Amino acid sequence: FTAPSSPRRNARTTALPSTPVAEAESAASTTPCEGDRDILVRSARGEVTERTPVWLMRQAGRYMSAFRQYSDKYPFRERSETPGMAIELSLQCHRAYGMDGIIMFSDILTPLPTLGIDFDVIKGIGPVISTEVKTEEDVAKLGNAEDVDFDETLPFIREILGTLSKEAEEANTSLIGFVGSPFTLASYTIEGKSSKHCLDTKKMMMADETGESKAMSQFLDKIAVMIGNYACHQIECGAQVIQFFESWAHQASPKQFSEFAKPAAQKAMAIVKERYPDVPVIYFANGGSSYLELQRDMGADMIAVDWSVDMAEARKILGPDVPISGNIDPTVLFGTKEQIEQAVRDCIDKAGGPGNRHLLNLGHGVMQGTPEEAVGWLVDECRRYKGKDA
Ligand SMILES: Cc1c2[nH]c(c1CCC(=O)O)Cc1[nH]c(c(CCC(=O)O)c1C)Cc1[nH]c(c(CCC(=O)O)c1C)Cc1[nH]c(c(C)c1CCC(=O)O)C2
Repeated sequence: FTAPSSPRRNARTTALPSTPVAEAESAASTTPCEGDRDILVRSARGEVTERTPVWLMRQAGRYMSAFRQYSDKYPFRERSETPGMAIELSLQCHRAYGMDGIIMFSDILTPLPTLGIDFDVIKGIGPVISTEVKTEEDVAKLGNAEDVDFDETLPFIREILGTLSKEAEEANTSLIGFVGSPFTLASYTIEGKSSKHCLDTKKMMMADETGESKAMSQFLDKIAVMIGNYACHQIECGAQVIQFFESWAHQASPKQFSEFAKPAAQKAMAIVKERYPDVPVIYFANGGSSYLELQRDMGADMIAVDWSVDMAEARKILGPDVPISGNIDPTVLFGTKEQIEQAVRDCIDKAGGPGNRHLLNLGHGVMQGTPEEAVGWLVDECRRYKGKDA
């Protein structure tokens, strides 16, 4: 399988309505500013930038008809583990909207098989993990995290990121790598699938606290080492920034976050920062906005916030100098053009104004069913907005 075509430089393709007005408007508004290649990376590092950069979580996804032409036909793992297809799916949204970053089409679960944990993504159900991990014996049976050879176990990653790195350079945009945070990957594995209450995970944390079984902390340790090394591998293959997804932070109480999720994420992020101090790390805890103050000192360069906290409040809690990402409610994209543009301006203003150590994003992923043109309105308004007083 080979990717059909390489992207034109920051060009819009077919995703938007093709009325002459829309075409003229979008062509004008996405003309690339020279020097944009690293604006996202610089903002994640905490530099003040000439405008606020933008990308969207799940920007590669089923809301795009071009994406559905693949997702309707090929199973998830085939799509994400076949370089030609994964590359094409990563690039489609950038060709359509010209975000400031391309994120590789992959999944947080993709590296689990390196430890002997098997998964699949089943249409209509979601991710399903078949390897049981509940006891200390189960953890001990998993692979050794210290010496995973990612080129051997996940050979497609180097090819995907290597090609995307060239494509991103050509398109004058950044290349984003990502990993799941240890607590999220551990709880996904323990539960075996999406879970409302994560009861087994919670029981394991309680058993860990009493000392009855250390399976949870041993499992987190193992995943933290593998994930830290996997993030480094992505950097070696071309990723310029790494986002950590703590997607199940809403399952952890502040105490459980402090005792389990936080130290494990810190351990993984420290592996990255020790080897690649200049590569920024973004930490996103979905549902973690009620304990934002606990995230300030984790060692991440940038904190990404979910949509349930007002950006002005998040700014206040984290402080004016902490690089921040987020946090428009994904459902805003089902609103009118005016509502979407207003949400962009509000979010940027509340984060401290254009380019003020802020990377615009949604507060969670783009939802299925989102109108394709709405994503363009958001991206365009972010690039256009010069601030309240301009
Ligand atoms: C929790 C989580 C997962 N995967 C991911 C997270 C963290 C983000 C979040 O909090 O939502 C991360 C992820 N998953 C995917 C990306 C690609 C890059 C991007 O555009 O952001 C990223 C960054 C593609 C994907 N990964 C998946 C899809 C949808 C299914 C498909 O394409 O077949 C996509 C676009 C599969 C997947 N994988 C996962 C879920 C919940 C699903 C959806 C299941 C379903 O709705 O059927 C686990």
